[in-house]
Amino acid sequence: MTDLTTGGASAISPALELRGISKSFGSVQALEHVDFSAWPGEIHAIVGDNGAGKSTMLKIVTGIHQADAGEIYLNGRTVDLRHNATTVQDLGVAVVYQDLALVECLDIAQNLSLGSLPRRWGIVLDRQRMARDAAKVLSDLKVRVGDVHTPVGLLSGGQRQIIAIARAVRMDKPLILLDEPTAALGVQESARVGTIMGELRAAGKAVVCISHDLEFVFAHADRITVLRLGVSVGTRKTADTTRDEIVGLITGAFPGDPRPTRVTKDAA
Ligand SMILES: Nc1ncnc2c1ncn2[C@@H]1O[C@H](COP(=O)(O)OP(=O)(O)OP(=O)(O)O)[C@@H](O)[C@H]1O
Repeated sequence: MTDLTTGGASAISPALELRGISKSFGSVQALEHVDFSAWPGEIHAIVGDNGAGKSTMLKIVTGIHQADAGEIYLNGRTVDLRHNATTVQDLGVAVVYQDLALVECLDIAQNLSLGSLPRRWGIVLDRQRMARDAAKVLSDLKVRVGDVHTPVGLLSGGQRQIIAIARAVRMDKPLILLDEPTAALGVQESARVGTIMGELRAAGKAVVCISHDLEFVFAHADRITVLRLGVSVGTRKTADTTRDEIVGLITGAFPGDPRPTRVTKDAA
């Protein structure tokens, strides 16, 4: 069982640590002094209402947005706040965005191999190997989506979601970031994603999962961090909290809520 007093197994530093991250868009303070850590061997959920700052936080980690202030550490190493999304894989991070970023006109096998296609002079060399690899990845994950030559554009939303997650798993990075991984999924598929996350945790990876789905979060996360109007209002071990407490933190309906309204620069 993961040691959650330190957050994770016997690791000496978190897979991801944010210290005092702030970000504004014009007058909107999207994040304000956010601290966060996710440890190897941990599933850490980030929850919060619409506009709480969850996606902004993720995009700062992946370099899509630059923080105005604060520090980011990946596996104990400081990360330049200006790093950009093309380097995030090199930093040991696999990410599945809410909009999935699959290439619709490519088939399942090609999408699973994106970024690592065996090529020469821009020409994909070994399609059979790619198809075999893809079939193995999906079979290892017990994902059934039919023929790996099916164009992704023909798949359902749920099937695409699973392919995007499978691609992140295939990258074999120490930190996996998932933005609403069950948004398009039915009950069985959600459970499958939960199982895959559990397997990643067992392999010593840190899994950070943004989700609105509290049932899913309570079923699979080790810890839960709540963002409210750009502020991290609390982190709880799942085993030690209740749905009511988390909903209270999300909505601000708890004593001592530090963020009754969002701060704007004009008001600050
Ligand atoms: N590119 C942007 N330009 C201007 N404002 C932005 C931008 N991105 C986010 N915001 C604002 O920052 C705040 C936080 O948004 P963010 O998308 O991070 O929240 P979220 O918790 O991910 O919400 P949701 O659950 O709806 O996706 C919101 O007020 C949002 O309108």
